[in-house]
Amino acid sequence: MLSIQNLHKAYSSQTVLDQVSLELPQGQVLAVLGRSGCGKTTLLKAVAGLFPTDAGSINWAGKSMGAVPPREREMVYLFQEPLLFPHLTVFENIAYGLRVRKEADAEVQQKVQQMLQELELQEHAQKKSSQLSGGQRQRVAFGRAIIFLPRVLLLDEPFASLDAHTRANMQTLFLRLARKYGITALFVTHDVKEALLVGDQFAYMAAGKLQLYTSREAFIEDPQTGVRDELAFWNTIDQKITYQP
Ligand SMILES: Nc1ncnc2c1ncn2[C@@H]1O[C@H](COP(=O)(O)OP(=O)(O)OP(=O)(O)O)[C@@H](O)[C@H]1O
Repeated sequence: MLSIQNLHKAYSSQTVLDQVSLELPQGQVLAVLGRSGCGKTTLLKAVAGLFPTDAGSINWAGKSMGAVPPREREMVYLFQEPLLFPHLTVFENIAYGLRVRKEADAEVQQKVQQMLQELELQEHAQKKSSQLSGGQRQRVAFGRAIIFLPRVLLLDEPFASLDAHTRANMQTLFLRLARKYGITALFVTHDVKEALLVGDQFAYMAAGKLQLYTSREAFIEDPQTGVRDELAFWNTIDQKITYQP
C-alpha cells in the first residue's frame, strides 16, 4: 500500500501541493486527471524523492520513505520524453536495472528476451535509441522501468507526445502489463479517456489539491473533472455522423 498523508509543497508564496493525501493498494493504478500547472508533476517528483516537501509523509508498506534516497525507493518516474542511454542497444537499455543489481547473465538474458517479446520489440533488440520511433522509445523506457518490478511506477503523461493510434496501443500495452506484473502506479494525464481507461481508482487535481473519488461513477459525475462534457461531446459527434436526413 502506498500511503501519502498531508503532503505540502510551496514555491515562495505559491502552494503547489496542498495537503495531498491518498491510499493506493498494491497492484492498483490511480489515474490523476488535471489541467496544466495544477501540480501533477510536482506530486510525482515528490513521491519519487526528487526534491524535499515542506510537510507530510510518504509510506510504502508501512515504512516511511522520508529518509530513503530516490534510487533506494524503487519508485520509477517515467515521463513524456523517454530518457534512454544513447550508447546502449535496446536490449542493454532494458537490461540496465538488472545489470546494476548484478543479476546472473543467464537470468538477464531470459528476462530481457521475455520483456522484448511482451513489448513486441524483438526485431529491434540491437538498435540504438536514435534508430527508434517515439512509440518504440517509450516502450523501451517502459520495459526498462518494469523489468525489475519497482514498488511504484510514476507515469507523467507518458503517451502525450504519441499519435492517437500509437497512444491507444500503448494504453492497451500498459494495461496488459500492469495486470500481469501487478504494477502499482500513479498515472498522471490531462486526457479524460486515458484516465478512464487506465485507472482502477480516480483523482482530480486542481491548484495543488487532490480530490479522490470513491468510484468511477463519482469521478464521471463530478462536473469539475470535465468527463461528462467530453462524453457528451463525443455523443454529439456520434449523432452527427449517424444522422440521416
Ligand atoms: N522549481 C520551481 N520553482 C517555482 N515554481 C515551480 C517550480 N516547479 C513547478 N513550479 C510551479 O508549480 C506549479 C505546478 O507545476 P507542475 O509542473 O507540478 O504542474 P503540472 O500539473 O504537472 O503541469 P503540466 O501538466 O503543464 O506538466 C506551476 O505553477 C509551476 O509554475
